[in-house]
Amino acid sequence: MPDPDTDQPDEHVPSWRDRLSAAARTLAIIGRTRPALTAVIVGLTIVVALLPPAALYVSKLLIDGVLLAIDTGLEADRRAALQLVGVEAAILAVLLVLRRGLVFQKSRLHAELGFAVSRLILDKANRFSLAEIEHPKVQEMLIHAKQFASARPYGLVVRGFDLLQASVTLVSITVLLAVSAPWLIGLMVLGGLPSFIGNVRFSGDSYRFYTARSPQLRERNYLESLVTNEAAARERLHYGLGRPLLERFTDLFHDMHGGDRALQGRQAIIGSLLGVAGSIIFLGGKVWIVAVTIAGRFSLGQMTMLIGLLKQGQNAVNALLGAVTGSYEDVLYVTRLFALLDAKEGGAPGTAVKGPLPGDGLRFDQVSFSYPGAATPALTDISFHLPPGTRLGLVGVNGSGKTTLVKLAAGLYRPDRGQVTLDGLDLTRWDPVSLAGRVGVMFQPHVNYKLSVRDNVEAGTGLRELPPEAMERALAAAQAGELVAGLPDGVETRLSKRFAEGVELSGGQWQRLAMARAHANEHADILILDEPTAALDAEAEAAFMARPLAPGRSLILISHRLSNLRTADQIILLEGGRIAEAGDHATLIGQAGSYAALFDLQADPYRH
Ligand SMILES: Nc1ncnc2c1ncn2[C@@H]1O[C@H](COP(=O)(O)OP(=O)(O)OP(=O)(O)O)[C@@H](O)[C@H]1O
Repeated sequence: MPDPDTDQPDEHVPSWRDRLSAAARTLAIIGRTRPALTAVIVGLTIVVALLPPAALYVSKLLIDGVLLAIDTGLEADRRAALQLVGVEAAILAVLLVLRRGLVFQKSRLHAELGFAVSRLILDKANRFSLAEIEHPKVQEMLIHAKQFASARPYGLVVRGFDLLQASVTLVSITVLLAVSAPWLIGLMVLGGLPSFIGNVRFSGDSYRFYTARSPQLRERNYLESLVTNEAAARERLHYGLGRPLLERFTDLFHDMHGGDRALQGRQAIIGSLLGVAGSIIFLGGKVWIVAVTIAGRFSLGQMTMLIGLLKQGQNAVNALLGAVTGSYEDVLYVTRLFALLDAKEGGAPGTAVKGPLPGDGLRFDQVSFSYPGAATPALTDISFHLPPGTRLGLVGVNGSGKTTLVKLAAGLYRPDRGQVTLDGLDLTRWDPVSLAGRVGVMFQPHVNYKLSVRDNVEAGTGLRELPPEAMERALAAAQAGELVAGLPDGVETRLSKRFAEGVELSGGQWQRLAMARAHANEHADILILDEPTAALDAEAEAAFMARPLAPGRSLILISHRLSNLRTADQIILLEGGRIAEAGDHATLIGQAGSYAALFDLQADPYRH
């Protein structure tokens, strides 16, 4: 996991080794994704690269042929010249068709590569543990990778094709030039150098600039989502947050892009000066060709071909150097993608499907846990045992560590010290799917899946389809049967107003579905409900706690309504992440400590 102490934007420019490896790995992804399509594009690129110089050569033959036909007046020469017109037209027509085909094939590759890279990113995100994915550095890497997912790796590949095309064109131009004016080859290279130097100089700047401001970029994205996102709309409208948020967004934009503008301005001025220098060099070559032709050393056909070759050569040199500098920049960004893919993930998941002490239930043994970078531990020395068939009530003020304990009990965090076991086996050694099958959790806050009711419930079994009776039982356990029966398509109803046909639910109704999700896996023998108070009204919660547990089942309930915990076999009161008091209701009342005081406070209004 990244080091929280070095949680700074990563501004260093990657080494050449990293860049070469990133380029090679991008090519490997392409090779794996669509090898045949890539081969077709490479073939088309080579042909498209050869045709323009070929057309120029034919036009040279044509001009010389026309002059010859004028000179001799022979019918054969006239026909030969006309045939050359046909050959040139055919070459240009084929070129046109192949160029179109190339664009089409490249757009297919773009879509395929974008998809392949997105899959790699999502696959990686799936493998991070909760602690890892919550880390700001991992979040930053994910945002970067998603942002560049389709554009940069594809950009790099297209630069590769451009490089190939420009090289093939240059080689054929070089062959043609070598015959009549070899020194023009050197001039071509020299003419492209000024722009190349400028591009190389600036591409590292843009990258450094971009990575240095990634925290602002994240904040800007977040502000944007606050203005557009429907979940935040109520508060935004009521408190009049729209304008101030927009102003912050604007300030941030100006902060970030003030630097951008200066950089782009510098790039534009220096870039155009270097471009003019290159053009002057090419112009010098053209002047020489014209002068030599006037002196009688070149034919008119040769002059036309050489000027054309010089022009094509200039374009090809610019394309080649542009591809080199473009790929230099693309590869800098692509290294970020591979930094994410190479980021270390928590150790290999466990494989055990049962523990050595079946029926032992859940145990916390001197467990301590700190969030990365936190000054104080969220939990310290927590020990308790939850045998099957028992209920545990967890209470404590906000921030006392209740939810953190739930996440440890579900195996989502690893303790720093001590261990959490199920049936005598450390949770880290359990196969995650088997563990999830044993522990049903209603998290706080829970997710409102903007999918169907069915998906919301079946999410509790890893989206495996539930038989209708099991679905009914899960909904009934969450008192959501009536709610779902009243929806237009029952369990198939699409939820959330985000979709035209979607139905919106109230906060409490969403919570009932989260509760049904916790009950979806009927084989789970430990049920953890983190503050289900909106899903269950006071009476329902009391009834739920009073109901006998199914054989072998146990329950952890976090509630601020202490009266409902009276029937719990044990109650733990957390204070600052430590167990301050533990025992059953009668014992804790007898101790006359914090629990008893809190209980009194809650009971008082009714007593009076
Ligand atoms: N993802 C996190 N990263 C860092 N610190 C966290 C994280 N979640 C919680 N904390 C910190 O851990 C401590 C315990 O939080 P926890 O959510 O477990 O409390 P809680 O008892 O469930 O509170 P509440 O009753 O408000 O839900 C708090 O100080 C909180 O700031």
